[in-house]
Amino acid sequence: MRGEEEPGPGRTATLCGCVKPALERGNLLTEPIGYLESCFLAKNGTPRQPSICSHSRACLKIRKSVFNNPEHSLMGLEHFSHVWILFVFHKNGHLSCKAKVQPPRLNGAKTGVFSTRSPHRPNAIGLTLAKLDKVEGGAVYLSGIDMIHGTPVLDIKPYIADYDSPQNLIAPLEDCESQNDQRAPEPTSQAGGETDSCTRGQLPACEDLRPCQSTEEKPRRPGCGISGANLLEPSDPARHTDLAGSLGLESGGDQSASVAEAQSGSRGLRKDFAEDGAEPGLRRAEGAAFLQGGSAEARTRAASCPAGTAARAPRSSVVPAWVREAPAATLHVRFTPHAEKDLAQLGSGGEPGVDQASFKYFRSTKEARRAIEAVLAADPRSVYRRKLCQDRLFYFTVDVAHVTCWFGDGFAEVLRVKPVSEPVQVPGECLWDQPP
Ligand SMILES: C[S@@+](CC[C@H](N)C(=O)[O-])C[C@H]1O[C@@H](n2cnc3c(N)ncnc32)[C@H](O)[C@@H]1O
Repeated sequence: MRGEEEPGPGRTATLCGCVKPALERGNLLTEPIGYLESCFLAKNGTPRQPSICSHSRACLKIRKSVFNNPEHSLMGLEHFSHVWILFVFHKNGHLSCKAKVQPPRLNGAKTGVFSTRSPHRPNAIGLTLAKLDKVEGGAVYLSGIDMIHGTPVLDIKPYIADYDSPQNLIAPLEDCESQNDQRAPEPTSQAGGETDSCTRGQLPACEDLRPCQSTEEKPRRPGCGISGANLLEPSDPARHTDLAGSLGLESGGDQSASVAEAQSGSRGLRKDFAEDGAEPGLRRAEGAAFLQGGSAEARTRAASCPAGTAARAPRSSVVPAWVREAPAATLHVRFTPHAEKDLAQLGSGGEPGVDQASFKYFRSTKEARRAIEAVLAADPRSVYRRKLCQDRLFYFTVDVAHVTCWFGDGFAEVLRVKPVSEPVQVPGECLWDQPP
């Protein structure tokens, strides 16, 4: 990723004389598979995590320079409901060398960069779990995103709860034994409220092979394949925001290089995909032991844990309490009559009675309104701005809407919604990108 290479045995010189960084050394010359077309044009107002705004949409076209036939690379992906997107925080300006950052939830306090989801990290790599709306030719259509327009995407991987969610892993043998010893263990999360609502005292993990109540399979939604219970419904952003809040997810654009995001990775999504050829229990047991940093011996023991001994053990992920402490309460969002009129006009493209005409990503004015509400309800302001520029105007752009608003005690009020080409200019605005 970095320009300069250190001399060393791991490099190979090509015919043209240039030096290839070696994979063995962990050096990688990345080639974006595509550049994201996103409904968010700038960092300001872009949600801090993808779960904040389910109506946020993006499209990624795989570049022909990467694959001659981009559609071949996406074959089979349509069977998944969610995907991991690996991307570059290309608007960071520079690579960060700060070992400690200040997540908004810590209100100015510092913590190690690797304990956060800060965009400001040594390799500027982002990781977002997005909903896969559709695959069309060589393009994927996503929703529930937190990346800005033009973001270079490095990779797409399917989200597979069996591998990606601790709730679906099998406990190694040691855990089985200790869980059997402790019929009523303490909650594992400091903050409590984990999605795993299984009463472990009643269902010792190693004695009961049934899945925990909280992750019980629900009928699949047609063409979706994901259990309905844990889906964040696009049609209900309020519930979405509630869920996001209860899971410790937060929203908002990151304005300051020193202000970072932190968040637990677990969203409690449940999936029941078949494993690719391997015996499911064995595969999960291996994964569990590995995740625990287990030894080869532990892995073998876990893998050979007989039926009834190594069962699907509902395991909560653990996050520090601060991750779930909201930096500010969820805000009430309201529109002035003027803003209501603006939005209706924008949706109609100026033609009375017409909806959706002007939006590129939103399907209706209602969706646009919900997206604006979701962004603002989670308070997208930086800590600095929240503390020191309380009564100043705040702007952000979503789809073709340039939104002007202000924040009061417990609320955000949308003042204007203008087409992006006509941003509202207000003199004396607070430069919240610059620290005091
Ligand atoms: C806190 S990061 C989290 C991203 C990802 N979910 C993760 O955990 O790695 C999300 C914020 O990064 C910023 N951002 C999004 N795309 C970016 C880009 N291409 N370059 C720089 N910053 C970006 C936005 O301000 C957004 O609110």
